[in-house]
Amino acid sequence: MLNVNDIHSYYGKAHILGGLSFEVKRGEVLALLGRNGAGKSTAMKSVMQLVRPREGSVSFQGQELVGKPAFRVAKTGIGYVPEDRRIFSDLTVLENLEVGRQPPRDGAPAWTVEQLFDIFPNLAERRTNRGKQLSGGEQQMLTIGRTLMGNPLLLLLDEPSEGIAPVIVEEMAETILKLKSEGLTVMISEQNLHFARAVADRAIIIEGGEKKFDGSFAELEAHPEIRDAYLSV
Ligand SMILES: Nc1ncnc2c1ncn2[C@@H]1O[C@H](COP(=O)(O)OP(=O)(O)OP(=O)(O)O)[C@@H](O)[C@H]1O
Repeated sequence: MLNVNDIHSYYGKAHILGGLSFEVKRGEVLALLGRNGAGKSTAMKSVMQLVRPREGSVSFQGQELVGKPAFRVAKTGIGYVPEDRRIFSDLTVLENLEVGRQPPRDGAPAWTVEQLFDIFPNLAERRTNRGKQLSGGEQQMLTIGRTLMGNPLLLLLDEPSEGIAPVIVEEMAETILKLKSEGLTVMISEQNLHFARAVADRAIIIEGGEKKFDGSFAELEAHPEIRDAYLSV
């Protein structure tokens, strides 16, 4: 579905991704793992063209994304939830969701607000509360809900378990599994191996902007030296 092929991305002169390649297959949850600063967020931004790879290709359903403006990438059906949760703090939960509304898309689940409230019951209870009245975990759920209102085919979640209470982390894992069961394809970036293992079908590990591992969690467990070398666990 998404093919990232040999991309090189930079911030100014700093060469961050040094020929990164990976694939996201339709219907799977893929975890992009790696330590702080490994390049996970940059890889997601390079898919969205918020950072434009200077070399290489990013193709989504056969369509080349490199060079497109980010809003056009979003229109191809990729929903992106960045690490910093940006909600509209003076708008209500319902209004925040409406901001994300896009027409239904072939092949993607078409979300209604009520269906999202089934998935995020906390938000249902707080539908008329303003964004700033929500907890960090609720804000995180709201950014995901708002992105789903765009009816994406592929959802990119940058560190969904970061900075939220342990009980909410569990809810987040259940949410991602529900989204998968609705037919969504998901890529998450994570430092939390436990969380990634609970939700993802496959893992990619990056370090220094290069891929060091691509395989199942069973394979990863069979090679603790890989985990020890590239993950902080
Ligand atoms: N806007 C920027 N300008 C310059 N360097 C940056 C910028 N953003 C990130 N970097 C650098 O790029 C490298 C990769 O960062 P990136 O955020 O992609 O890592 P990450 O794996 O997502 O880690 P984190 O968990 O910290 O987000 C790091 O060395 C970081 O310092």
